[in-house]
Amino acid sequence: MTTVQPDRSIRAASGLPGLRTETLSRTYPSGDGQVLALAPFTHAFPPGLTAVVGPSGSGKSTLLNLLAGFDEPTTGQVIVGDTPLTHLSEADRADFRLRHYGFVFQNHNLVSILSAQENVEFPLTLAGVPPRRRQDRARELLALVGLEGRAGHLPSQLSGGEAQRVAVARALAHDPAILLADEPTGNLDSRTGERVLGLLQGAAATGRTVILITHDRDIAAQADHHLSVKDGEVSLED
Ligand SMILES: Nc1ncnc2c1ncn2[C@@H]1O[C@H](COP(=O)(O)OP(=O)(O)OP(=O)(O)O)[C@@H](O)[C@H]1O
Repeated sequence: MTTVQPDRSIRAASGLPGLRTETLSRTYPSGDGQVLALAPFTHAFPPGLTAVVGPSGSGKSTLLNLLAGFDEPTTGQVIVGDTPLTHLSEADRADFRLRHYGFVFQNHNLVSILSAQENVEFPLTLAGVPPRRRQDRARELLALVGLEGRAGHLPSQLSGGEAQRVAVARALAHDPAILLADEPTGNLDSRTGERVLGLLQGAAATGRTVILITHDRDIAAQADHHLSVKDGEVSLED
């Protein structure tokens, strides 16, 4: 397993804030009625890798969007460390997200006109990290994901698996306490998927809270903790 050491020079936090929910729920208007996309859910996510599984339409993305603060809950709240995310203004929430969250999506979402190196540097550029330090950090992370030889390549010059590994490196660049991954292995063959999973496991091994939505039972089985979502109801599998 690859171990990702927190880079204290980038984010000098003592101890990583945890993630929890309190009676978090979401309903959406639908026709004349309402759809309960997420039933009230109270949970303290343990550090480590939590896999979230469930059939299509069960509420996984709704949960992830709420955990990220991309969506407003109908009831309850998301709390990161001591900060209720829901109580922050939109601007403060965006800033909070930049500092504490990393994201990996199914379609890597790399910036097409930036090289692999520049993509990894991007969150650090936004955070105002000086060029030299962000270049060093990006080089270190590209080496970690086994792509030191691809630093100058554009996303279009990378394979799907390589692009996803760059996306993981980018998500880790600012050393986030929370890493949210939505089907990151969905477009990858199983060997490449295992490699990306190994990177997430490495990130989780250093005390981060890593939440992974996956349809792949083999991938989910390798997580430390398991949640299952069915018709908006979240249950613990372990
Ligand atoms: N913006 C919205 N407006 C109305 N209904 C929505 C909205 N977003 C989601 N839903 C409904 O909420 C329920 C949960 O959807 P969600 O996208 O969270 O499922 P999911 O488990 O992520 O599915 P998939 O695996 O297919 O991505 C579904 O019934 C969906 O139709």
